[in-house]
Amino acid sequence: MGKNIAVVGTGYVGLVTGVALSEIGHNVTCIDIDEKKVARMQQGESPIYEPGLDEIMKRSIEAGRLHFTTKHEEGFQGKEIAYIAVGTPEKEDGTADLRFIEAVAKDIAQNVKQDITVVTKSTVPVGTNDYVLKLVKENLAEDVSVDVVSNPEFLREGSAVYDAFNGDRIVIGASSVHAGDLLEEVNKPFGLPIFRTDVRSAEMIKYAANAFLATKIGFINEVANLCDRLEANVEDVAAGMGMDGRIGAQFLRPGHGYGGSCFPKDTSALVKLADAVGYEFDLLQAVVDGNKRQKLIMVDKAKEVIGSLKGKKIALLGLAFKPNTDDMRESPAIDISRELLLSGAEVTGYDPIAMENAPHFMPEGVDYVPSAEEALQGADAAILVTDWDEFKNLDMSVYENLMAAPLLFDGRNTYSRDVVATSNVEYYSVGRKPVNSEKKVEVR
Ligand SMILES: NC(=O)c1ccc[n+]([C@@H]2O[C@H](COP(=O)([O-])OP(=O)(O)OC[C@H]3O[C@@H](n4cnc5c(N)ncnc54)[C@H](O)[C@@H]3O)[C@@H](O)[C@H]2O)c1
Ligand SMILES: O=c1ccn([C@@H]2O[C@H](COP(=O)(O)OP(=O)(O)O[C@H]3O[C@H](CO)[C@@H](O)[C@H](O)[C@H]3O)[C@@H](O)[C@H]2O)c(=O)[nH]1
Repeated sequence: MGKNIAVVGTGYVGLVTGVALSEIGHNVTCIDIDEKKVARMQQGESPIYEPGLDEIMKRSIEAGRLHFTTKHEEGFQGKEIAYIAVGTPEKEDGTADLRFIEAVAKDIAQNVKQDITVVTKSTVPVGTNDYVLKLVKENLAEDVSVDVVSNPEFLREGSAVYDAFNGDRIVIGASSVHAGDLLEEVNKPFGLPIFRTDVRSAEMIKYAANAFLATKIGFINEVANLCDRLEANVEDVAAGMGMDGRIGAQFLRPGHGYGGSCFPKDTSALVKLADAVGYEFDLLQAVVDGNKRQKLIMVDKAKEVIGSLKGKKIALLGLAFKPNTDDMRESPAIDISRELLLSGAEVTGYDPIAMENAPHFMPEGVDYVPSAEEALQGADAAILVTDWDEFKNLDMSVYENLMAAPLLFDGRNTYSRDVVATSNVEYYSVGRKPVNSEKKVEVR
């Protein structure tokens, strides 16, 4: 039997959660304070770019199992479960900002009229669910019972819908056996492995998983930087390492640093969480620092190859933090363009999907154009920031024909060196020998 569920916050996590829960038969009302977003969703239109989302969203709306509102009172009416899926952004000092979580806890307390299980999907520091339970209980308008469940989310942007139905596990850390059983029943139709634990361990699993993945990327990036200096090929190194089942082949793709709405803020938050209990998480701090450096390796390389960047026209191919998303949060494109502009370069940017979001995140002074070809036209150099398929499919002749000098810095190892070697493009990538560097294209 479908449960009556409210989901508060309709970002990447909340909307995908609400849509997925309604798809497996629950009655879901999604609540968001952003009126424009809610108006779009009521029309069956997703406010975020996520492959496959619009389709199942429309299906659930038509089946009458998915609703959207800006009004908390209406949203919580008759619901036995309230998911919290609001943002937990990074504060200036690196800790997680729990402002939105606190507001939702109070919204729940003041509006529920029946017993409620509060489920935290947002990524929150260890101890936050205890705090949420206290906040809700202190602010209750009616005499109802409250439970909390930590149910962290592991979806990746760009494949969020796929991940919701095919994730590796569902983690449930509940404050009571009853609440844990309820969440297990809610999630059963997904048919995914369920891992039950206590609330604090569930909260820690999320941070530890993200910190471990970030560390794996950080590690291969350091190895790539070494390969670069020792003339080894990091791709072969990663492949050879990954064949060891204890290491695993995934998350060993080197590049100019990880970005996105999660790894940067969650690694900082875990370092700060450790600080708060008197523990120095030096390993993770090194990953955080290394990633900041890594974001600029292609600019450093460009300076090494070109010399001064003053007055040079540099094309950025891709602006989103990774392909298949319009999310610009912590994208390497931001640091790269800031550094290029500071060095006196003219920066032209293009992204297949993130053009609307980009100017809200990028530094002032970047020129935006509607195609890769226009970005490359007359450029002295190009930096491939995001490995979108559109760029993977670009023929080398496009660089040769359009650019003032076919000089390419590929921060994502998008092209095979063998393919580039059949062209005149001078090519630098991450942890692999350059191609055509001996030809030295003439930069004006
Ligand atoms: N984005 C991801 O890939 C991802 C994956 C796993 C976990 N997470 C975690 O999930 C949480 C949400 O991330 P996101 O990327 O979906 O966030 P987001 O910023 O995209 O969306 C948050 C939404 O909450 C809404 N909101 C804020 N306060 C509200 C309130 N009081 N009532 C109703 N709505 C409110 C905002 O308007 C916004 O639409 C974060 O803690 C994040 O770390 C994110
Ligand atoms: O081998 C790799 C894999 C990823 N990345 C980069 O790492 C970042 C994050 O990539 P990815 O993990 O695919 O994207 P997210 O959508 O940020 O997802 C991560 O963060 C989410 C939010 O917490 C978690 O739910 C997911 O499990 C976790 O993968 C991106 O900049 C990628 O370019 C690499 O540089 N090399």
